[in-house]
Amino acid sequence: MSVITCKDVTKHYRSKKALNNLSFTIEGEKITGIIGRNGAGKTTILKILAGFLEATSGEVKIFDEKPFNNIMVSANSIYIDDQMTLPSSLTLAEILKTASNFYENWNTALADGLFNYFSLDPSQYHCNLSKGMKSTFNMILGLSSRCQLTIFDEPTTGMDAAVRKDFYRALLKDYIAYPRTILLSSHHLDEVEDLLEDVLLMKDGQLHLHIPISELKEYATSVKGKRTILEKWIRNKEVIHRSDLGAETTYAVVKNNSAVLLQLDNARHEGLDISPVNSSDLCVYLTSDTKGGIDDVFS
Ligand SMILES: Nc1ncnc2c1ncn2[C@@H]1O[C@H](COP(=O)(O)OP(=O)(O)OP(=O)(O)O)[C@@H](O)[C@H]1O
Repeated sequence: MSVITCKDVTKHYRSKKALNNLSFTIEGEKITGIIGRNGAGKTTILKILAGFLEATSGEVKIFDEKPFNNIMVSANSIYIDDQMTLPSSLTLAEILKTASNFYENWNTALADGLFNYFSLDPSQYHCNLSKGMKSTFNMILGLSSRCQLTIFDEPTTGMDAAVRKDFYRALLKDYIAYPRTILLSSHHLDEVEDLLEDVLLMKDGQLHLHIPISELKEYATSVKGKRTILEKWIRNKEVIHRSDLGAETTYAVVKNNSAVLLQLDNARHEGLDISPVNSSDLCVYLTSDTKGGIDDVFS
């Protein structure tokens, strides 16, 4: 059984179409990165999966159930973002206690261990925490609930670099100890890519790619060199990105296929530099509306 099934999901906010016939399935226990530019529709689809929003049309199933207003889905999933509002009359210790009563797989040892490690004050109120501390506390809720479907929507907002690193490590360690379906949306693919098994790349409310991270790493090749030679070499190839570097040099990213791979040696002989493209840059190029990025504004 698929954990998540989305078929032709569309979501309108009045006249704004935030999701446009989005279809994908996620099966089994894995960590999937939900990647996309600002406004791509990541939060919208994640809130629909968590049952907080209802799709305008299309079919959404979580554990074979429609998630909207569904207590079974609520009890088995958790959605963590930086705008969570938690009861203002409860202390952090009381919130953890309440959560432990609601989530069947709640792990108190993990919650207490993380709480102490991050030096949070049990008598503090959530609304009085700093931005980074709020995200840290929310992350503790998300991990300790050990929900079958765990959704982290930009969970590291406000966290400093050391806390972000600790969070990613804690996420990976706890996932290995207790595998579940985790969705992680992030603008920092370079920071999270080692955690991910799959990447779901969104653009303009649609699915652009849904592939294993290992395939994303092999998806394209970058070529740099003398413009006249490079232009000839990239002809008839699928160019994902192209930018001029100085008067005579050009940088281009081309989609890999067997013909491209066969011609790499020939490109090197012609003096072109060939290198892999990092996943984060590639996602930016793939979801850009222009081939040259910000340079196109100035050209
Ligand atoms: N409540 C709302 N009312 C109107 N439009 C909305 C609402 N929420 C989101 N949108 C619009 O829907 C589109 C998708 O928004 P969404 O928040 O899902 O994107 P996102 O990928 O999470 O963006 P970001 O990376 O900036 O957080 C955007 O154009 C946004 O302006």
